[in-house]
Amino acid sequence: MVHYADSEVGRLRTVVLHRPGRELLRLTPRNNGSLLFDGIPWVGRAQEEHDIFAGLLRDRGVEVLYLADLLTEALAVPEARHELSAGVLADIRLGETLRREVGDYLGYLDPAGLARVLIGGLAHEELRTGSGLVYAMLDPHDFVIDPLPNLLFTRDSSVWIGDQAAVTSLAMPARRRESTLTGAIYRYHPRFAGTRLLYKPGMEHLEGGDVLLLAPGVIAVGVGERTTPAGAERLARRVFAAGLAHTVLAVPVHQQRATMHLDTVCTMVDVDAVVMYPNLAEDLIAYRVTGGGDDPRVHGPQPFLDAAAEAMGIDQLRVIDTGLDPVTAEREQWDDGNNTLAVAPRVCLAYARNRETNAQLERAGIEVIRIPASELVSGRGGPRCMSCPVSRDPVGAPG
Ligand SMILES: NC(=[NH2+])NCCC[C@H](N)C(=O)O
Repeated sequence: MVHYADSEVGRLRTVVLHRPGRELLRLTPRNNGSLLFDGIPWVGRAQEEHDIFAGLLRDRGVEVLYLADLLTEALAVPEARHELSAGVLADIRLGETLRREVGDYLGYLDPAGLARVLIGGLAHEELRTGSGLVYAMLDPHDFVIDPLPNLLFTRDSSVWIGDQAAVTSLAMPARRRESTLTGAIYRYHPRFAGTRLLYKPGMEHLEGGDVLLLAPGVIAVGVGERTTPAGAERLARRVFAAGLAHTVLAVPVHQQRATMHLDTVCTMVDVDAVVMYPNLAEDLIAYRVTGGGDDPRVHGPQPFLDAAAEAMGIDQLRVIDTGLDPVTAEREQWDDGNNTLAVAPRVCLAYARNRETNAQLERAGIEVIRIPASELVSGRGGPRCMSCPVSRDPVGAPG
């Protein structure tokens, strides 16, 4: 099975999604902030919205793989099971007695049950019985294994570049464990046998939402709240060494929630066009990093749009603005209007609620496939964040 991606817009063949489940039922007004949600979603409705998203992708001929299924299948391999169980048991909050008891609990679960707990977490009360000081003193609603509500955003925990998978190194504590699951899938699931891994958790912080495959050989990497300069540098070294790119553009983005990843302000909708937040577009800069020799060479900074066009070998990167006026643009940027997922050049999925941005895209000749997102939006991620393309047709060099 060939998995490959060298752009954001080549015809999408296969994508990994995660249908939201009981991990979202764990969100309360007390923990939603640290679990990176801006509200408490109505879970049944979020699932309906997500099913529509998956259905529209299938209508366009895209194969949809669900992360929970891949994980369950990978957990049939004893090493995968051992590794992921040991990972959660290493939590120093457990203490020795509870660690042993949680270990016994996990040991009785079949692969589907174990996948359910690794994703949805485990509350003290669900253990039913236990002993020791930690068990006695924990609140029944405390988590013995934390849930992963942000697994919904499959974009961030791994990204395919060429025929290799970069399993990322997530910055936020609430998300760190996600990449242990994606890493295990790529290493143990038979479908991915032989996949070379370009990046690993534990390396410098890097999240998939910051990685944009502008054109074959040209990668933009946002640097801000999640990806560090060192993460961008490490990725550059790895892609140069693997011969997967010749240029990496490191793009500073504000270290704040509204712009947590580069894909919250800019995504590609054609081989030479992006939808972009105008309040920022002119100010965005890039450091151009190129390969060759031992240490990558660093040039600039220069305006991002110029650096991108130059590296891509085109006259100009066309920009389609979010919204019409600064206030609409700010609202629609917050609601992930910029966060589109292209299924082919000039065809993208977008949240229906961002009406002005979608109208702008259509005026520019982009077909917009709208999905409802009254509930999905509360996690602050759009169609791009909610998808990990593992297979796209190669695009010819643009221009
Ligand atoms: N690629 C993205 N923009 N992902 C959005 C992730 C949203 C998630 N709640 C977080 O804060 O991490």
